[in-house]
Amino acid sequence: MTDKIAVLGAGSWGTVLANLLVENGLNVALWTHDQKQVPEINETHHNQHYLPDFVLHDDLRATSDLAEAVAGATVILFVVPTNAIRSVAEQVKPLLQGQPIVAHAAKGLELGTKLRVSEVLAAVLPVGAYRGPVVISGPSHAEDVATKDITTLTVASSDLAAAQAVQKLFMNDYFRLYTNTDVLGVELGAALKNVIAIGAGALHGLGYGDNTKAALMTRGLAEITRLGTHMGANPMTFIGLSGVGDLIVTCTSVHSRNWRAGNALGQGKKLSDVLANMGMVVEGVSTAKVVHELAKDQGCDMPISEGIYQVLYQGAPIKTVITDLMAREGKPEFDFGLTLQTTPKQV
Ligand SMILES: NC(=O)C1=CN([C@@H]2O[C@H](COP(=O)(O)OP(=O)(O)OC[C@H]3O[C@@H](n4cnc5c(N)ncnc54)[C@H](O)[C@@H]3O)[C@@H](O)[C@H]2O)C=CC1
Ligand SMILES: O=C(CO)COP(=O)(O)O
Repeated sequence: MTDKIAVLGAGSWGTVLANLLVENGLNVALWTHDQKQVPEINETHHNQHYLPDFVLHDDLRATSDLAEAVAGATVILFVVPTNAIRSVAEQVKPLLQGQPIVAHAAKGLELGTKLRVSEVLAAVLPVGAYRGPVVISGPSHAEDVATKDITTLTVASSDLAAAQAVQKLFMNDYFRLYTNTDVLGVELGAALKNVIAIGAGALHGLGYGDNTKAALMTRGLAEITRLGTHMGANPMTFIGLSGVGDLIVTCTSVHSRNWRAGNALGQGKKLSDVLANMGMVVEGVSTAKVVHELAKDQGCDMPISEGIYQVLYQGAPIKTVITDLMAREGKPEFDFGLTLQTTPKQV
């Protein structure tokens, strides 16, 4: 019998992932809390707000009935914004049957609790009622997956067999996933890169050149790795797809909502206007607040993320933040135990 996959969230990413699973021959139920989307997806095969002009597979079925979506599902994949995960998980909790794999593809940290998404799911869903959680992450804009651009991702879980089962469902000739067991590193890389991408967009909006953008990405990765390793993640994860891979795509792609928000701020627009006009989630904005608190709790220096927090929440001018960053005292490049200990060969 074909696996049934419930994809919860019919925004740009949930819709494209659900569509890909249908193309892979699976039985998929795409759940949306917005009833208007159901006839649009089922009858016109479009999701015009989130994926303008993309024609969906004829067999993709949406429903606004959560019980119907998860009934008999062997995998339940959460693809709603981070700060909606808890409320959707609360609704799923009484519906869990038959120990499905629970997976998510969200990239953020929960406001208030500072929890990662897998931690929120584990806090809400009863132990033993599901397998996982499994995390899907990596450089993957929905718009590019929709056009079958070759895409590689990380699928992470402490339950490797669950990660491998999810890997198998998604793999095809343009979509390739690699397993990882470092859930902490994968989720931190995914969430923290969104904050840096706002900075990358802001530099572009202000007219900075390629050297500056490379500096931001590289030093951004350094501070993501600093916090991640401090919290116990594997440093190698940050040079993988969910680390540097996703940082590159989010800091350079016009599809990135985080980059676009930063670009608009760099051009002098107001944050409230930018968010109102986006019509989709910009995860880096709330994550910047969580990172500000987390860095303080952990006693970890995150100067770029902190500067972006100051711009978003304290009204700091971007140029002043950049001037302050450049005026910091000189430092060694690596301060988090990654320096190669080998002695250079004498020639
Ligand atoms: N769009 C992309 O290319 C990618 C997005 N992601 C991540 O996937 C997650 C979802 O992103 P998108 O699909 O892009 O967001 P989106 O903004 O396009 O869509 C979000 C969807 O969640 C629904 N939603 C919002 N609040 C809800 C609630 N309280 N209850 C139920 N449904 C709710 C919305 O109605 C919408 O259908 C985010 O964490 C994002 O970082 C990850 C990889 C790629
Ligand atoms: O995570 C993403 C691509 O890998 C999506 O980034 P945005 O949320 O900035 O669009």
